[in-house]
Amino acid sequence: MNTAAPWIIATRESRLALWQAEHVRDLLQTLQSRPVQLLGMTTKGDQILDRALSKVGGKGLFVKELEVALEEGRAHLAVHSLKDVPMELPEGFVLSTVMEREDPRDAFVSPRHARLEDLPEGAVVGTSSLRRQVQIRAIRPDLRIEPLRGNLDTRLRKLDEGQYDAIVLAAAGLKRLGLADRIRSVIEIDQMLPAAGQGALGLEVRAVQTDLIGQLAPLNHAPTRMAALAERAVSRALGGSCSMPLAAYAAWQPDGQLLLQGLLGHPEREGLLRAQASGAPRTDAEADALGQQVAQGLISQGARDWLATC
Ligand SMILES: NCc1[nH]cc(CCC(=O)O)c1CC(=O)O
Repeated sequence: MNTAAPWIIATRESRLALWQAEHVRDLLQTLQSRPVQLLGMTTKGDQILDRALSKVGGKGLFVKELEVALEEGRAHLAVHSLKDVPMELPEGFVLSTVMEREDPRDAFVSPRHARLEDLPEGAVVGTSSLRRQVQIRAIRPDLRIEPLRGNLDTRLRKLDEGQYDAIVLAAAGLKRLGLADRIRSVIEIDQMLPAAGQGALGLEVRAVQTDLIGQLAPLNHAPTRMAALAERAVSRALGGSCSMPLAAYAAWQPDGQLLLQGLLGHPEREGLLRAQASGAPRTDAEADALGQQVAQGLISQGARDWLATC
């Protein structure tokens, strides 16, 4: 019998969060001998559903309670969708692990239409993401975009009830929950650049947990880590937690270069700013530097003025 105290994973309780935490639990159990348990918890981000995240304090709302559980020793690690993790972690916390990325793209979901381009004029599309809104507007300025919050099941239910003609969701979440058949089409990267970290899981621990960090090392996927850290650095360099219509996506090319693209929209004005850079980062610091280059590219086109309104 194994009598060692278990490692405890703090997780939100949405179906997607639980799937992700269980996935990490199962992997961690194969890597070491201590048992692993989940501690489910509700965050502010799960409770406040009537307002856009950008209006109530942004991404931190999904992780704060989990960090408090780590701080108080009620749990040892938190499993997050990396996309939901704020750009700056609080003092004493580290992103120990970035796991291999699922499909990073956004998915078009609709009962009657196959693609964004096929929607009738003036159709209603549900999304509360500023990043998705500005890119949808660039493709189809005629569409009506309406807010849509809640976990994946809630969003799909609202679509099925007829409140929207279509919605846009991350392909990764739908695939993880066995809902890939709801995807009518994936939206290609050049049409809709993903959010920093989309499709990747990030594990957060307190920096003092060196034993645990060592045991998690095999779960780290270096190519995804470099890509995701470069993406996150774009956002951090532009002001981090300020909610903005920003996209950042990095992909390894056949020639061994990591190509990082950044895109910034404006909440009211038309047009999108785009910048890109490539390199071959091997360390967190090098990935960060690549992200800063792209942020500089956006800033040199006036990104600071665009951000002033947010
Ligand atoms: N903002 C919520 C959220 N956070 C992570 C995912 C999907 C899974 C992922 O990107 O890893 C989603 C749902 C969505 O955007 O459709």
